[in-house]
Amino acid sequence: MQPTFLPLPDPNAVASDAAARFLALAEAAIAERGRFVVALAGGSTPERLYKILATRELDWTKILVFFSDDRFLSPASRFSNAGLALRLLPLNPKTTYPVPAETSLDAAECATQYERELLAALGSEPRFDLVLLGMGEDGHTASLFPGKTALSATSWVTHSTPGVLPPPVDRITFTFPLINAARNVLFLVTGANKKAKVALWKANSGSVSTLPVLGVAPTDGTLTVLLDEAAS
Ligand SMILES: O=C(O)[C@H](O)[C@@H](O)[C@H](O)[C@H](O)COP(=O)(O)O
Repeated sequence: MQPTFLPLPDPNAVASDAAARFLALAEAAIAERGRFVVALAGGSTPERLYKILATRELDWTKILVFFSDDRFLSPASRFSNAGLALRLLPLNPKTTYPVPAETSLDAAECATQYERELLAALGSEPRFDLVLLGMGEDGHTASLFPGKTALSATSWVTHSTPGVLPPPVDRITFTFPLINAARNVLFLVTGANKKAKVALWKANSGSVSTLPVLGVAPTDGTLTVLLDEAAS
């Protein structure tokens, strides 16, 4: 599935568009299957999205919330993606699954444990209704970084090392097989520092190893990339 790139004026427009899509998909999934299974992301654009979603009518008891990646840190950390979502959204604790950093010895164990929780909640062929993602300046997505072994992981969840990105802690991340099984994948990409990689992505130029976003290709789902003007 080739991505649909949608240029929008600015980060606020990206967040508003993403919120409208989130609401529509949630409504449809709850009507059809009784629940909405979503993976949230980290970063600055999701923050705007979460602030909008917090003002909308959503039945969070029917929304299963996972995280497409996170740091091996407690949600209390300001660098935790789960922490950000928990601070901004009225999430239901019973249907929210932060990575279990506090009960794991290291990121590898945390990834294994997270996969176990995910399979227990979603069954042996996990399929997200919506996976939210961002893209880093180096073309990484979730915590799938250029040149790292996590790019070829065949498990549903794995761990990875970001290299020099702050803070320099290990990460837990969805793998391509899990992302690509989703019904819908939605990227939020903003900022001029992303422009060069977006151009390569649009041209489908390079390899997954050098430009990890190229590895996102849902088998039977939609792939939409919302871009602000600076990134597109
Ligand atoms: O930071 C994270 O939690 C994610 O690992 C990462 O993949 C992020 O989505 C991109 O780096 C884009 O982040 P921004 O949208 O903040 O630029």
